[in-house]
Amino acid sequence: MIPNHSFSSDEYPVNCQDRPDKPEEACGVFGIYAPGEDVTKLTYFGLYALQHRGQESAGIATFQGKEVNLYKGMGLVSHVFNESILSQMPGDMAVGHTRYSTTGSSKVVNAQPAVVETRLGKLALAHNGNLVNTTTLREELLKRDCNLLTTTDSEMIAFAIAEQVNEGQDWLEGAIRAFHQCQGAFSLVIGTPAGLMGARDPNGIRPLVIGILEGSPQRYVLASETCGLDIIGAEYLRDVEPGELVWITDDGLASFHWSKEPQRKLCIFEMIYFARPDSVVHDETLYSYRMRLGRQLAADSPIDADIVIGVPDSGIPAAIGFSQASGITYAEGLIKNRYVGRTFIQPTQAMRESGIKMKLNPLKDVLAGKRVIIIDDSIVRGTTSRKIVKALRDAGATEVHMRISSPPVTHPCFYGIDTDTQDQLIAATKSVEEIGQLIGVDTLAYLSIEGMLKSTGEDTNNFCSACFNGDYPIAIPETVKRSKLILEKAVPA
Ligand SMILES: O=P(O)(O)OC[C@H]1O[C@H](OP(=O)(O)OP(=O)(O)O)[C@H](O)[C@@H]1O
Ligand SMILES: NC(=O)CC[C@H](N)C(=O)O
Ligand code: SF4
Ligand SMILES: [Mg+2]
Repeated sequence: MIPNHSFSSDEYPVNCQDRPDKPEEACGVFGIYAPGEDVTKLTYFGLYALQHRGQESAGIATFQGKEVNLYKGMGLVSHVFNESILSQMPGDMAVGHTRYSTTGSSKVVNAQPAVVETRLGKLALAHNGNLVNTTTLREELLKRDCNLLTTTDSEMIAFAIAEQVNEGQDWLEGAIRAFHQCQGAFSLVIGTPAGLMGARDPNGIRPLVIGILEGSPQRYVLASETCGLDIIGAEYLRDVEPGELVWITDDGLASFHWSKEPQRKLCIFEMIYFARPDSVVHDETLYSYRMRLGRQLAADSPIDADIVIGVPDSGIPAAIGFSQASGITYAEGLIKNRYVGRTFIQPTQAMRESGIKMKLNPLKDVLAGKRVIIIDDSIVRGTTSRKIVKALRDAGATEVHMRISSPPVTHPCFYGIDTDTQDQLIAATKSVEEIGQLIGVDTLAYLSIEGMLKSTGEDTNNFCSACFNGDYPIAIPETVKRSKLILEKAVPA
């Protein structure tokens, strides 16, 4: 048997300065309750489908009664696990995680699931999101002699639950009391010897879905996105609701609405970029939603040109929608090297300068002599766009018109997406015209907030869109704000 807390390496060889110039990912969480099935392998595949949500570390905890087998390491799911490791982790239930760190550095000790001992046995917790009250929560836990081992907000949630359980609460009441101490975004999958828990914060910022595996009795799966269900052949049942806790045991699935004031504030960035296009949200794939964004963009900001191209991968659905609505031919103008990892660091300055060629190579004979409309889902720092525009011109494009299928990103995220500080966001300090000049396009237009929200077909109040308008649905303490917002930084404390 492999020991608990087996680590494959000590530290991820990438520091914060080396992080890519783009919106980074949220984490992926997965859980399965399926006695008699190979839950370990199923979790591995679930995490494989959720790899895009976090590439820093991966981990799986399996439960066999009160015994917990934990294995986690730095890197991609396929690097961390192999057949031999998985075969040494039997269980009836499992919890898995792919991480992109937001609170607590990118070290193996901070990798998840976080496993904590209680009087009722161990719990294993996987968290997607970010708490905004970590300073006070940490102080409170330390005051009560909590033996925090890591610097993550996720471990604090695990300890807060353990504390309640050790004071006499059962798993459910202990978890609910702990959730009330947490402010911020949390979609959680928690394994315990008594059953599997799934929970979302009262605003439902990050997604979490429930699936069913065929067979009798019914077996349940929890995953950040439906693509995590599809890969193992599980059927989508429904979302875990904001402020809901689901409790999965031999008796089936029980639901508890633990928050008095739940509201729907799903992260709109999940819809436009983070989640996989084949994941289903509000009864349709995000591919369809993103195509609609492109159609809306064509209606709002038309321009005459010879071809429409998308920036692979995330800009493609909107480019197809733009082409359909405008009648301008869709073409592939950039080919992506699918083997370049998202966190790949180029070793020399020259390679970094031409970085875009590592990932995207222009098709000269498609582009030469053409007036090109290029569509992307977002501009964050603007570095990617500038390189792409230069590459298109070098390839012979006579005009380059950029259309973005979301509004300008003006504010950082505090809820589990590690966007830069506000001063790094190009649209926080520059007008659309200035951005157009900086990235070197003939024209630039963004989709409006109304266009982005209206295209969801849902009540437009049902989303967090704070990175586009600064309207944060969960209050952020002043000190936390000052760490990322330039406007607040300028105001004396
Ligand atoms: O900060 P910026 O330089 O403005 O970058 C923004 C770009 O980064 C992201 O794509 P990514 O490179 O992650 O690739 P993907 O679309 O394949 O996910 C995003 O979709 C934009 O295309
Ligand atoms: N991106 C996330 O969801 C991160 C989860 C958690 N805050 C961590 O840093 O581990
Ligand atoms: S601030 Fe932006 S990225 Fe963060 S949760 Fe809200 S919409 Fe999503
Ligand atoms: Mg992209």
